Amino acid sequence: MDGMTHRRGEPRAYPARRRRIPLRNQPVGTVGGDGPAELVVSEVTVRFAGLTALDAVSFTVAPGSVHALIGPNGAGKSTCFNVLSGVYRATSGSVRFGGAELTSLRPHQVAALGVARTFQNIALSPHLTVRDNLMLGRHRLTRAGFVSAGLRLPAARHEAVRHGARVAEIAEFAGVGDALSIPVGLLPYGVQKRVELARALCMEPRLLLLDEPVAGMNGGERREMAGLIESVRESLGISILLVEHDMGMVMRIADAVTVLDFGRRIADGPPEEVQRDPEVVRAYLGDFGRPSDERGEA
Ligand SMILES: Nc1ncnc2c1ncn2[C@@H]1O[C@H](COP(=O)(O)OP(=O)(O)OP(=O)(O)O)[C@@H](O)[C@H]1O
Repeated sequence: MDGMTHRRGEPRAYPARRRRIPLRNQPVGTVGGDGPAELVVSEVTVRFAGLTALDAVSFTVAPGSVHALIGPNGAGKSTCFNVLSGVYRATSGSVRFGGAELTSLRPHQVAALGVARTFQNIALSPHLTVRDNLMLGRHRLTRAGFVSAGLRLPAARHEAVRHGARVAEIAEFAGVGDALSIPVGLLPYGVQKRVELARALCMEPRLLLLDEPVAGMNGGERREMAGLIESVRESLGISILLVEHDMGMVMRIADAVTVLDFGRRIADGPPEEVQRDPEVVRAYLGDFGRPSDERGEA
């Protein structure tokens, strides 16, 4: 939990100024081929010793859509994310993304195919500036070798300038353009979370995996983040799979929702259908009808 300070309810030290600038997709290098691709999860099972954390789970994330993976505590959401990002091996089943099978790949290989992930707890370097954290996100797209970069050869310098310009563009898009020179640890929690999303965008991904992007945020910060996620889909056409407990946000921004309970998929479809599904209502004991603060979601 590097540099994570939850300052719920405190006034902002940093203004939430966001310009919805249109971002051109992938102008300086790219990873994992062209444009968004379908993510197809088929019959994925994960067993830990005697426990079945995922039981033949299937769902498809359509290209350019926001897809939510929800379910009560212990339902298997994090396990699923860990399989998709190469951290866990599935016991059986398949995950295909743009023609590639992900289940046998390691995390850096999955990332190289254009799958970027953010974490529940902020995983930024708090002492580095926003700019430096974002430049680290572009590492995979950097062509200049270690030696030419170290010797500051013209090609390496030119490349660094181009990446710096793209970083500034993405920071502006994410509403953190004014904070480029500020060490991340000094920024309010909600802004740090947007820096984290910006860093994932710096990889020029085709699919973003967002793990509880608004957890621990106040109402204003949640709205900011929801707006940013919608902008990512609209401006960049990047597919987004998110795990989230804030049902209000999920129902507002998701195009499709997959619901897990005890490792099984119990519903899958458009949000308005899923929230009426009797098995989903039973799993959540009617949580959909209650305001988020009663569910302990700030
Ligand atoms: N590495 C592991 N070893 C053993 N059991 C695990 C491991 N990871 C997860 N589990 C178990 O698998 C089940 C699913 O856990 P998981 O963390 O995927 O659920 P979740 O839906 O993400 O829950 P939460 O919303 O609380 O984060 C739980 O019973 C959990 O204890």
